[in-house]
Amino acid sequence: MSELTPITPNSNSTEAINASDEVKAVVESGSKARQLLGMKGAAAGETSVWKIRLQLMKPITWIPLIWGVVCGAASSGNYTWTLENVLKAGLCMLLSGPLMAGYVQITNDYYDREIDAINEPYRPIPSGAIPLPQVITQIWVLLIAGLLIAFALDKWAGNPFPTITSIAIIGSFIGYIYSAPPLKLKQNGWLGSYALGASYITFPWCTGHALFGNLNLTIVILTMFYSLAGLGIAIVNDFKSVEGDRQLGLQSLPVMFGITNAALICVVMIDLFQGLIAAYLVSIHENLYAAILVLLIIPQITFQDMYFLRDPINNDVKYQASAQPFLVLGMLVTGIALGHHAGI
Ligand SMILES: C/C(=C\COP(=O)(O)OP(=O)(O)O)CCC[C@H](C)CCC[C@H](C)CCCC(C)C
Repeated sequence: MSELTPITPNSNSTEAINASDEVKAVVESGSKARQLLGMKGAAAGETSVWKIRLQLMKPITWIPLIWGVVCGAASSGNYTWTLENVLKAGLCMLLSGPLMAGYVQITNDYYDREIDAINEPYRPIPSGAIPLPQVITQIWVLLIAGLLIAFALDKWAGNPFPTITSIAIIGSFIGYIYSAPPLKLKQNGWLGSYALGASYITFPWCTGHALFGNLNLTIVILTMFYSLAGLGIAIVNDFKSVEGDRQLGLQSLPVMFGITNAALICVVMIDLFQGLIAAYLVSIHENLYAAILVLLIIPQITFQDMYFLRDPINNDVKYQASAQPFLVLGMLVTGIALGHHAGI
């Protein structure tokens, strides 16, 4: 075709239609994936009950809990790459992710069904895609399976006290009161965010530690302290729903302090408490690990400045996706450093 050959409108519009079909297909497959992972912006209208059940368990939220188990295994100082240890760790990840996180997520959707009917009516429960009795059955199945596996892990680890079972009982109780009335911790900004941050760091970390070593008070306190950085992360999620929360009277931190102040509180919590953990590592002479942790905080501060502080409402997801990997790597670095002092 010469340069002067006119391009017919027909070929142009056919290309345009094909392109728009392709874009549509990509968007649809993206929102299908979001649906299965239990993310916001998911496609509606799933008919397979098993996919709906999976969607209710929000697989995307399992990742931090599974990672927490890895950090705990590292901090025990006893993890070695044997087949038995891999199987133990795998079972523990099944416990913390699909079973326990799945249980708290579906319980949350069950108790939020009226709010969701207003804000996200396409979700499985408010849309009627799954009947309530089936939801309740799934909650019980996940909870009971979780507690049984926790007990089995205690036996497998030879724990004289059922530490893992106790963590599973406390975790499932906190997960319940986070969503269920009358306490509904999520209604209070500080309590709800700390429960979320602590649950996602302390519980799985202590579980992984108790599976391979002796869980001691130092690890419990340190992970609870680390969870204050997790509290900051939990606040990041509250910006997108600030208008709805304000109208419904939910006291999230952005509602209580305003967008700008809450964003500042959030980043200070994230950076300060990781920094204090680095200081603790220096105090136990883990200087190299402390330095790595500090190096991992720097990109987080950069992303806070580039994205989050400039527009916390629209950049929350972009910030989480860019900064979170550095925070979670820092947790593993800390776990490995603590593992050198397994007897503390
Ligand atoms: C339900 C949770 C978050 C969702 O909150 P929200 O309603 O604000 O979000 P949506 O807009 O998506 O509806 C998580 C709550 C976590 C909870 C406080 C406790 C978790 C406990 C652990 C799963 C326990 C793990 C124990 C184990 C490792 C033995």
